[in-house]
Amino acid sequence: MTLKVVSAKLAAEIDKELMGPKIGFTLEQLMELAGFSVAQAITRQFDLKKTVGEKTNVFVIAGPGNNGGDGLVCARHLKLFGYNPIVYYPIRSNRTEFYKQLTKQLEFFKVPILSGDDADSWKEFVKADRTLCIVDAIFGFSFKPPLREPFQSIVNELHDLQKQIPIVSVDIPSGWDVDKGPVSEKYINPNVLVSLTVPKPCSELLDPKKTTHYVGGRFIPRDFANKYGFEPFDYQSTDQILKL
Ligand SMILES: NC(=O)C1=CN([C@@H]2O[C@H](COP(=O)(O)OP(=O)(O)OC[C@H]3O[C@@H](n4cnc5c(N)ncnc54)[C@H](O)[C@@H]3O)[C@@H](O)[C@H]2O)[C@H](O)CC1
Ligand SMILES: [K+]
Repeated sequence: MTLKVVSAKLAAEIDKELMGPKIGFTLEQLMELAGFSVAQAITRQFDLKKTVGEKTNVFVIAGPGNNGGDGLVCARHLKLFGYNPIVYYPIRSNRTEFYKQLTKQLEFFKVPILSGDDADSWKEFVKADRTLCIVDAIFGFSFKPPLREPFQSIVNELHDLQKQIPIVSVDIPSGWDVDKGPVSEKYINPNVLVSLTVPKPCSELLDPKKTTHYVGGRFIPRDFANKYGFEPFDYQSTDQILKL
């Protein structure tokens, strides 16, 4: 049987094998492609040429793990694509030097980075008239409920904000159980989901009329996908994303 989604456990195994000694990808490589594909999905969904007025701000919320790293990379590419990214990074990863490099690169690109000290003021930045969309790069396939602070408060706030501002979730809607879906009353219901490598089970609960679903992270060959039970996606030309 061909799988359309892979569980949290299988996604972690795929990641481990891609970055293991036999294949030899580095996290830096995969994250660059993942973040780039999210930025490309934003250009497809929110074309700057069609935006009304001065709406060019993209508010990127980055979590403490690799999903957050995808958000940092995405912000850098968005700047190059002509958008005005603003990053909120409440708990910075201290896993490796690489994370410090990603934030240095954002400083080089003059992308503002809000920190944990901005726990109250970040909302004012998001509510600015110029905000085009919010990127939810808080948690990905390693999220284990229940949400802990400060992320519980952030997700609650996003739940209220999503009526006015579209949300783009990276890999999974943050706060959702990867395999089972929403676990609390106030949850994110994104306008756009960019699944990385292959969608996760919770994506099947999204209403296709409400959420545009892309797959991105174009970095595996056919036989590797088949080994894990799914078909590779039919990306066109040099695209890094495919609308599902
Ligand atoms: N192969 C690919 O497709 C690639 C995917 N990438 C992205 O990486 C994430 C998975 O990254 P990982 O670091 O394993 O985990 P997360 O970012 O999901 O989160 C881990 C982080 O979160 C903390 N945490 C977990 N549960 C909670 C909770 N309930 N409350 C608060 N905090 C929590 C945990 O302690 C960690 O600090 C994947 O989804 C993709 O987005 C890579 O870019 C590489 C290629
Ligand atoms: K996410």
